[in-house]
Amino acid sequence: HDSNDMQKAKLTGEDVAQHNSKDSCWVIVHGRAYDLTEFLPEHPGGSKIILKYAGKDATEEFEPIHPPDTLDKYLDKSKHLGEVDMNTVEQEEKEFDPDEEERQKRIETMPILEQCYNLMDFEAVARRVMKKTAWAYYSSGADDEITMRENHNAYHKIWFRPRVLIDVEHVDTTSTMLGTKVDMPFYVTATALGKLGNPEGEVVLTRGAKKHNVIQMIPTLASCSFDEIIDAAEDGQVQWLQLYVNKDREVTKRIVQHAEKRGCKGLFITVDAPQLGRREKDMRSKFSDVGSNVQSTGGQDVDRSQGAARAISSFIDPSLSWKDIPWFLSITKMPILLKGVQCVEDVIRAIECGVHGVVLSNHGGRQLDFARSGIEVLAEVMPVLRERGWQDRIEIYIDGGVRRATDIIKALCLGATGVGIGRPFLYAMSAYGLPGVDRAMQLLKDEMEMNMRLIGAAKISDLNPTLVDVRGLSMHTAMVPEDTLGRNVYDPLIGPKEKAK
Ligand SMILES: Cc1cc2c(cc1C)[n+](S(=O)(=O)[O-])c1c(=O)[nH]c(=O)nc-1n2C[C@H](O)[C@H](O)[C@H](O)COP(=O)(O)O
Repeated sequence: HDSNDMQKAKLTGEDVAQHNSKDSCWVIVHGRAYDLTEFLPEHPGGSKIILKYAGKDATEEFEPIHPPDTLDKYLDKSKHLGEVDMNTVEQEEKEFDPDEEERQKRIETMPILEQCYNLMDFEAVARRVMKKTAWAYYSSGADDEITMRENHNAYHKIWFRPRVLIDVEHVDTTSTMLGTKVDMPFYVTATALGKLGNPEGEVVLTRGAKKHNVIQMIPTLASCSFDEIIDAAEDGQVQWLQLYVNKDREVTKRIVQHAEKRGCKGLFITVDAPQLGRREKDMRSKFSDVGSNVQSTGGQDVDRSQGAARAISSFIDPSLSWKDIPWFLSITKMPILLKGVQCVEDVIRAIECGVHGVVLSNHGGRQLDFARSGIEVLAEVMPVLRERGWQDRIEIYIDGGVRRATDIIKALCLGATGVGIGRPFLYAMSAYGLPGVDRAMQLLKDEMEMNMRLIGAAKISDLNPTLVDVRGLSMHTAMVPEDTLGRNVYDPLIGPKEKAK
């Protein structure tokens, strides 16, 4: 921030508090005041959430959702009003929150890290110790969360055909993804709002990925700024960029070319989210304040019940289509992959238009409910590509519901180059910070080595379709939350007289 600030007398809390309405709306973030009056109708999260903090300090609310450079990047300098003497700012009386009290007790009694023996253990702990809004955002899937459950359930329909008497004294789990040699064939996939779960945000995942030579896919909607996440990586550490395409292609071009300049080694264009899915747990949580304009047009008051997802996604371009792919190929030398492809026809289309790979994914079940799991689509795709001799034309990744090394092995047996893992690392980071992420990755490594040994594979290239039986894969049992449709409409125990009361 420029030095003339220092000369300018600091604003007081009283100065800011006078601007507490939509006619004049000043807000404090990180000890500096900003005039957001004109910005109110443009805020993707809607005007209500800003007005809630008009004249006050909004730092705590601002922090998990916005990268630190947001105001520098998107708010005209004339609206930067300078430093505030925070000693003069009345801190809001925190209303007593019994849930928060309970949560603190659960944190004091949570299991020690060594009691987590698999990736699902982190989910169990995170559910108990995370803030409600953070748990709601990370754990939610779309609609009835059928697809979110199917993502992991699908792996239970694939069984192994292990081979014996193979020399597996030395097991090598290393592999190559987009030209990068990795210790394990999985990457940390892009998941938004890392600071909801951990105050440091995505850089915790960066440090964990470095330790295990695992690739991190940087989300467009990270809480940390893109440059913070790049700077948190050490020399030689490989990162990819996940891109939500902005309606303003100039913004998109700038993001892509900056990422390439900073050394990103892959561009993953998310294609399954022209609009973010309806995640009801997220919508029910506190974020209902935060609603956003994406549901309504032209700055009308936001639809308050849309949760964090809506609040951060109004910039995404729903008109993105195959005709845009040549433009992307023209603005970067990075390999380009499409993330969120869900049928073999689109894989063939992707190959024909020259992209370098796809991620077969349904966004962790957060988009279209009843979309098939990545592993099921993989089982549909690979035989068709093999028939055409195209199985090596592009790299094929899958994600969704990967919780065990056996899930990774099944995907590689069917022909995937690697898999993306999302929630487990978010939960590990939220519950235990970097040690949690480190342990989660180590657990996967240990499982991988053991399971490859038991299936009779000494190295990744030994994994092949004959080692799995996928006959049950396309049978779907939709596990819905307890079916209460008929529960309250007619209750035979209460006769008409009761009703009449
Ligand atoms: C769990 C989670 C996933 C998100 C995610 C946020 C969370 C909390 N977000 S979202 O806010 O828009 O939905 C993104 C995102 O920014 N961009 C994206 O391409 N995928 C996003 N995904 C999907 C993610 O990249 C994987 O497809 C998904 O997480 C894989 O499933 P598992 O979580 O079961 O591993």
